[in-house]
Amino acid sequence: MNQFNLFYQKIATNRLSHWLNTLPAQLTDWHDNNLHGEYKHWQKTLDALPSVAGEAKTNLTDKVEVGELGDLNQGEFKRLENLMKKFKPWRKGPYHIHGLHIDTEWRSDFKWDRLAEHISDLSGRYVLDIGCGSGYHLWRMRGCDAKFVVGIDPTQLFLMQFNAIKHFINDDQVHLLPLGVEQLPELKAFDTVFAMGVLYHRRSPIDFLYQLKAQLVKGGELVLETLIVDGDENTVLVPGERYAKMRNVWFLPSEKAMCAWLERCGFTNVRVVNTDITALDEQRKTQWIDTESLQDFLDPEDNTKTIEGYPAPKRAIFIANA
Ligand SMILES: Nc1ncnc2c1ncn2[C@@H]1O[C@H](C[S@+](CC[C@H]([NH3+])C(=O)[O-])CC(=O)[O-])[C@@H](O)[C@H]1O
Repeated sequence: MNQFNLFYQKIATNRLSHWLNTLPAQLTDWHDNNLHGEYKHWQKTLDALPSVAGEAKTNLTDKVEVGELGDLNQGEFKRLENLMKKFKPWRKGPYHIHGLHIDTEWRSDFKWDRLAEHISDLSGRYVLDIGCGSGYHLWRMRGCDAKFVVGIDPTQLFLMQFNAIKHFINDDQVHLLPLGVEQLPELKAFDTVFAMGVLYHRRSPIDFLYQLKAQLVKGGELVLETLIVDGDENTVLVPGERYAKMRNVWFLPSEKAMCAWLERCGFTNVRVVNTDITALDEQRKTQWIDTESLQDFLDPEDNTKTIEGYPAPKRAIFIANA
C-alpha cells in the first residue's frame, strides 16, 4: 500500500484538500526516482519492530513517551534497542519507547520549553513544521491538542525515524512528508507554521520567508527559530565555506535584521521572544550518534567561538503574523 494513502484520505475531507492537486504526483515521483540507497534496508528494519499488545499509555505533554519498561519482554526490548540503533544518527529527540530512552544528540525539549509559553494555544489548530527532523516537535504540538499536524523534511533517514516512533504512537493526526519547503504549493491553510533551524540552510532567505507566509491562513502565526549574530539592523554574517563545521550555512542575521526581513515580507506583530546561546548540555555526543557534536565544533581554547573563529551558535525565536 502507498504509505501516504492515509494522509491523502485524511486531507480529502479537511481544509487541506486542495493539496491533492499536486501532492500525490510529487510523492509518486519521490518514490519512483529519489529513494535513498539504504531505503529498502530501513524499511526491513521498520517491519521488524516488535509490536506491543493492547493500548499503551502515551504522554506527549511534557515529553514524548509511550508505554513503560516491562511492556516488552527482555528479548523483545533488546531487539527494539538494536533495531532503533540501525537508524543512527538520532539527532532530534529524546524519545521514551516502552522504557527505551533514545538519548538523541539534541535535547529538542529545551527548544520547546523556550517557545511554549509564547505561542498561541495550539488546540484545534492546523499546524505545519517545516524542517521537522525526526518529528520530535510534531508530537509535542499534538500534545498541545493541535487538530492536525504535518511535518515536512527532505532527509529520508528522519522519515524513517519518525515512522519508527509512529509504529508505537499510533496517532493518525500526525504526519511527516519527505518534502523540501520549495516543493510546497501556496496552501494558505495552516493556523501555525513552525520553521526552526532551517533559515540558515536556505540560500535565499527572503524567498524562504515568502514560502512560509504562503502556507499560513490570513492572520496565522509564524514561529521561526534561527541562528543569529550580535549587531544592528544592517548586520548579517555570511560565513565562509563552513560554520561550526557545517557546509550549508548561508545567512546569520542579527535579531534586528531578522525582524526587518520579516516586516519587509509583510509579516506583522513581529517580536523576538527568546535568545539563547546553545549550551553543551543541549547538543552533545550520546550513544545514539556516532558523529561529532557541538563540543567538536567550538574552538577548544575559547568556547565563545566556533572552530572557524565565528561567534558560537546563538539562536533566537521570532513570532509574527501573516
Ligand atoms: N529544503 C528544505 N526544506 C525543509 N527542510 C529542510 C530543507 N533542507 C534541509 N531541511 C531540514 O531542516 C532540518 C534542520 S535541523 C532543525 C530540526 C528541527 N526543526 C529543530 O528545530 O530541532 C537544524 C540543524 O540540524 O542545523 C533538517 O532536518 C534538514 O533535513
